[in-house]
Amino acid sequence: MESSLEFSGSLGSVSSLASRCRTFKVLVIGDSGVGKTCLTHRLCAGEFPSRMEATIGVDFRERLLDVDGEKIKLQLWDTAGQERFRKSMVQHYYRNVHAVLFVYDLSCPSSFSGLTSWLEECRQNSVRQEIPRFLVGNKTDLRESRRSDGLVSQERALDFARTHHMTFFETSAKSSPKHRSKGRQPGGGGGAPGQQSAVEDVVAAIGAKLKGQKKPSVSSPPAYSGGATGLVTYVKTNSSFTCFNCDVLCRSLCCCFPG
Ligand SMILES: Nc1nc2c(ncn2[C@@H]2O[C@H](COP(=O)(O)OP(=O)(O)OP(=O)(O)O)[C@@H](O)[C@H]2O)c(=O)[nH]1
Repeated sequence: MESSLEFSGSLGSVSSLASRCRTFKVLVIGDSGVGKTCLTHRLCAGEFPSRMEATIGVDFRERLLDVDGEKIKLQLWDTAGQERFRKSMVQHYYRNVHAVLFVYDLSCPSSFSGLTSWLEECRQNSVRQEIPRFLVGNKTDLRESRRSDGLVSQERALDFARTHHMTFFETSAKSSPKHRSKGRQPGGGGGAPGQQSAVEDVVAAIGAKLKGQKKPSVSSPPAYSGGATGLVTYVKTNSSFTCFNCDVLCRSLCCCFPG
């Protein structure tokens, strides 16, 4: 599959493509420190970031993909794992979501146990069963240097993925795998045990799954509808604003942006 890389900052080219390609909102959730920011950065910018800070609220990255000749845009919502940085905005993260990426750190079993509370948050925010779910065990590069009893086994994770109808991957945001697997579909299939995936395989699987979906709602921002009372909500993140009137990445280009 041919694909193109797009930095989240290059809005000029993204906005010119917005009218031509379908946009899918992909929510990335998981405990703090599992590598959500590194993973989304690698997925969108093609590299492991050199410096990391905890995400405050939500940050956005975009990736343009060519799936069987159709251009689609993945809008990755990298949410804060720390409760104190999520607060009351959580319900907005889940609005109009097209796919959910659950991330855990395979060298940190508590982050795997924590997946049940992320599932519960999805349930509370009415994420429907038909919304595609992906399970990503990150930091496979640490597998060789750690004792196996301190790691989340692939079997255990695969079992969880099957139970919750998720496509399962093990990958590393930091380094590329020696032996690649294309992920495991819910109910089995996929690569041989012990193999891991490249982050490219994860993004390709998300794109392929979403392409088959009906037209999403966020191909371009709708006109302002907040009214004089100013119902538009903005969230300041590390680098951007999100307008919950449009429910799309908009920053200062947004038709709703004040001033
Ligand atoms: N070895 C290794 N370290 C990683 C990998 N991915 C992320 N890290 C490290 O894990 C730490 C946390 O990464 P983040 O991407 O900030 O984690 P996060 O899930 O976004 O954390 P919050 O923003 O607090 O929710 C950083 O020190 C990263 O360098 C990986 O694949 N391998």
